[in-house]
Amino acid sequence: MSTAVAGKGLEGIVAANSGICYIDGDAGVLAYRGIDIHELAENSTFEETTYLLWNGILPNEFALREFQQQLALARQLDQRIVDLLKSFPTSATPMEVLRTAVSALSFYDADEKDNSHDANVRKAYNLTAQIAMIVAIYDRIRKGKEIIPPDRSLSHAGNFLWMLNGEKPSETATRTLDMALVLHADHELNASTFAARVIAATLSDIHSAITGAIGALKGPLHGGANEGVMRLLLAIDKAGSDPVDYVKNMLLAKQKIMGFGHRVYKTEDPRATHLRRMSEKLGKDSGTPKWYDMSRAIELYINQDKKLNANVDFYSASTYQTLGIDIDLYTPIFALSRIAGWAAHVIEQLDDNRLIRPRADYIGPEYPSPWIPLEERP
Ligand SMILES: CC(=O)SCCNC(=O)CCNC(=O)[C@H](O)C(C)(C)COP(=O)(O)OP(=O)(O)OC[C@H]1O[C@@H](n2cnc3c(N)ncnc32)[C@H](O)[C@@H]1OP(=O)(O)O
Ligand SMILES: O=C([O-])CC(=O)C(=O)O
Repeated sequence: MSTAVAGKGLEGIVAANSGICYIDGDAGVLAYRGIDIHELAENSTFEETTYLLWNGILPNEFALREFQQQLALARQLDQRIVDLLKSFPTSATPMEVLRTAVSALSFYDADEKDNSHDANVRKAYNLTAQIAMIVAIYDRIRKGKEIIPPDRSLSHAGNFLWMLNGEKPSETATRTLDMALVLHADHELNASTFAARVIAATLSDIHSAITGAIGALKGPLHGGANEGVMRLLLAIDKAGSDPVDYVKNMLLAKQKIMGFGHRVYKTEDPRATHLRRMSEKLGKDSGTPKWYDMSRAIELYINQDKKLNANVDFYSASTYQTLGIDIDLYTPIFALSRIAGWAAHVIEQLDDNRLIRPRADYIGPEYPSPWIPLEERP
């Protein structure tokens, strides 16, 4: 082939023009539609951030109210999806369930055959509301608890906690989760978003694109890492080991430490700055600083010894743990935020579409190789 071959994992390859998310990995800068993530984390809600991602500008008061209402009104799940969730084995992980249920949502979407911009915006509202509902409802079903109907007066974060726990969430829990959702909402051409764009570019439907994205997010090198972090903290705790000694041994055994390293950031992931702060504060306020303290000890060691920084997944683990959320819901929570970014990217892709179809540099057996009759093969 005459064209240059991209490095393994497409490192450094620019594969699309996009007006959604800006990252400077050397400076540790992340911005949605030009607005710095630090400002959004401190001042915005998930709803406002989603409006920004989908519309390119911050909403005024009226537009925000209308947007919040529309998202709340979209909190409806066809009974056949609820029945489907009930039919799954309780051993199914919430990410597997989410992947399969989101695929099935397309059966009951009135606009499914319509792949226009406006129809996809409508589907984006529905998917955003439904993903959170699916995660909460499945968790209730697998625990044998009654399903809690949505509360349309609550925010996306507040309603999720309400449907999950069946209790009105505290201000602190709602604000913590809301900020985590703002931080996770988009991240340029990460693996799951790229997967979604590849699927959308074939002119397939948005449900297929989001189903594919969920499958990609589930992997431990991507969104699944937050669950891996908590499992590591629990293993260290159970073994009664010193956290630094434990990870030292893991590194000696050439094992990766979940929640560290990033393809793009060569300095601190700006999202980790907020999650670290949240984890520390929640730990202190709840009288359970253990998970933060262990995380911080590991971080300082890995920073120094491996020159690796914590990514978004590292402190989200101790944050969610302190909020009392089950470990296998951590990656689904990532999804119930990242749907905002996935939808923005699918719609942007379709607004100026071309099939995404790169080439491979062939390294297989020599061409032409002979076809050998069956009876003559060794
Ligand atoms: C939301 C997100 O998706 S954020 C990322 C979540 N994923 C994780 O936290 C999983 C752990 N981290 C990793 O596996 C990687 O850092 C990734 C997948 C995030 C980035 O991968 P890549 O850019 O391909 O980097 P790669 O895996 O090649 O790592 C480069 C070097 O750093 C080392 N390294 C990178 N991350 C880690 C880690 N977490 N622990 C130990 N060593 C690591 C690698 O072993 C490799 O070392 P080598 O050059 O001596 O072989
Ligand atoms: O950008 C990436 O490769 C992974 C990431 O941090 C994200 O998806 O939030």
